[in-house]
Amino acid sequence: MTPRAWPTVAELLEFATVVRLPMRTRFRGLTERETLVFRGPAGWGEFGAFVEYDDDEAAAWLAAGIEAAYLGPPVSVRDSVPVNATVPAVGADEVAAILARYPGATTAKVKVAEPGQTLDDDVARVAAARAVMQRVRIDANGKWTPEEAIHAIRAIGDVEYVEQPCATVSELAVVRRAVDVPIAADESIRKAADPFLVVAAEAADVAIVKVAPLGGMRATLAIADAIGLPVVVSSALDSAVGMAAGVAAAAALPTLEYACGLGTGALFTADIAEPFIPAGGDVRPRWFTGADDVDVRASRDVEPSREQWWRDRLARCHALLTDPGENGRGVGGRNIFSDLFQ
Ligand SMILES: O=C(O)CCC(=O)C1=CC=C[C@@H](O)[C@@H]1C(=O)O
Ligand SMILES: [Mg+2]
Repeated sequence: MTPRAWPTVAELLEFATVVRLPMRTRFRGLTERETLVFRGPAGWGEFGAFVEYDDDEAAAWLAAGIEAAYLGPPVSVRDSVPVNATVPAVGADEVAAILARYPGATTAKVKVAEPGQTLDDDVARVAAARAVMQRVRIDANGKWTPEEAIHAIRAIGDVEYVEQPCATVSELAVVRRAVDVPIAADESIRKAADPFLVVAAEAADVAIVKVAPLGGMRATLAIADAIGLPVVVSSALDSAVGMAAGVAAAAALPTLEYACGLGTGALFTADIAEPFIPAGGDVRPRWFTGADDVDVRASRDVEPSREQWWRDRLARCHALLTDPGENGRGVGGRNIFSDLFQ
């Protein structure tokens, strides 16, 4: 690929729009997803770092958006990607209706360890998912102590894997040694300065990889190649634009053993582009290139102050990516694009 010119902040801002997508069910504490999209020569890209992330962390998300809009997707090796249904921390009686939004999916990922809820709530929610799905995996988002995790995993019973039972890599390793079910690392890869620590500590059997926090599709593929664990590509609650990059990365992986967490389009009541809704349990790679492929009318109104907040954040993250500083702080230091940009 001939190197492209690295975009200026003015170029990015010229085509940037902030959108706010309404969610069906509260997820990750959110009832709306605010994010920014822009268009470049290779199509649409998304910059949607969660609002509480600082600039050092958010810069990787901008790198992912720039890659999408200026380089486009990597070469795919498959034309469909199996996805899991994503079950927020709802009551057990709501689970079947949520699963029905993932036609053909045979795996459910069920959120557990929600603050304010009990282990009985988790057991009941997982049982409701098991009644419908062939396989259930659970995600605790690091909320358990090792003791709580070991107790809860035994109470919940057979699952495909447990995603991020505890917060730290060493705690994951403790839990992994104590239980029979596989352990998957999400935050320990997504928020880690060194995503390979989980391997060195023998803390996980599966790696959850997310394109935006890892700095793009190519960075995700490089980590997947180097980490030596089976990977599950998952969304970062992206709009359909960011989801296209997740699906493209999953479609480019040489091997894919597990269903991916790329069905979260079903959590929104409206999206700015044709959503990736599973059919027969799979989503298919698609890329949004045309101006008309994205329709921001699906967004709720965004106040001018929020629009400005995102634009300012984009400019700061762009500066970090462009000039990562003498110690390589931020993602610029990971040299994620090697020679793809001038
Ligand atoms: O993995 C899935 O099924 C969907 C993606 C998903 O669960 C998440 C997306 C974004 C933020 C996270 O809190 C959450 C996760 O922890 O995996
Ligand atoms: Mg997770």
